[in-house]
Amino acid sequence: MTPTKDKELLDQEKQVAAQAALRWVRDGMLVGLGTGSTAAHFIKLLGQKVQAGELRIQATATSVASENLARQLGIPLVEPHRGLRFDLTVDGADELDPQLNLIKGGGGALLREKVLATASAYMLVIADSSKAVAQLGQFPLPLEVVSFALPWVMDAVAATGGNPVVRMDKNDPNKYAYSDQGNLLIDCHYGHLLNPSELAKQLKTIPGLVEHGLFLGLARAALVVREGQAQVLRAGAAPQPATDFAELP
Ligand SMILES: O=C(CO)[C@H](O)[C@H](O)COP(=O)(O)O
Repeated sequence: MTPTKDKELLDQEKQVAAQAALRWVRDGMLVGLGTGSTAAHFIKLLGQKVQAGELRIQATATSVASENLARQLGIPLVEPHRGLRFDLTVDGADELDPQLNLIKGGGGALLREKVLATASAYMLVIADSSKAVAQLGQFPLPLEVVSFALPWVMDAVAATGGNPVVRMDKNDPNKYAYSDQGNLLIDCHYGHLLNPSELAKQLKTIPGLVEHGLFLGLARAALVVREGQAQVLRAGAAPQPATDFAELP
């Protein structure tokens, strides 16, 4: 299979997962909108339902890109405010393990993604088949870091075995990449993560490290596409066909 074909197939899988996720959305819900190519498919499909008058929902987005897309599609947006809680957040992932622990932040939106996932009654992950792994860590773990603190955060992360690399701008390899919050992004190459929760605790003690991309115990379910079919994964349970899945938030 050529890399282009591979990418096309994975993109089809992302669309299938996004389509299946619409079954989780109910009239009147407050929905958190994720970031990345899979989340963008979901936002477009949701926008079609809203435009057709088939769904009345309100949403908040995890990035400027997703917010702009939602606005273009006429999805009513809610600004962050005290007491705001989401019925459902639908987001992609860079890796997910059988316990539904995640690595996120490949698109640089990990901070807002974690804020919304934590403020949600139900986080649903949507992913192509390449994202499901037996153990997290092949995908470099993203961190969001305050610019001033960068050298010390690099030292501290290196001491945890993370082999940190500062992320560069996709369009200009001589410039750093910045998050929507104006922070820097670091990608850490740990290899397989034997103890993600211990690592998460260590990372949280580093001053200037705003957030890490380990999402542990946040996802309630994941829709992962295998052989063209969306399957529902729940922590430690056997996969179910998405069409048979009855539990909704
Ligand atoms: O965490 C993310 C962005 O910060 C994305 O959810 C993750 O990178 C997956 O992206 P894609 O759906 O394009 O594969």
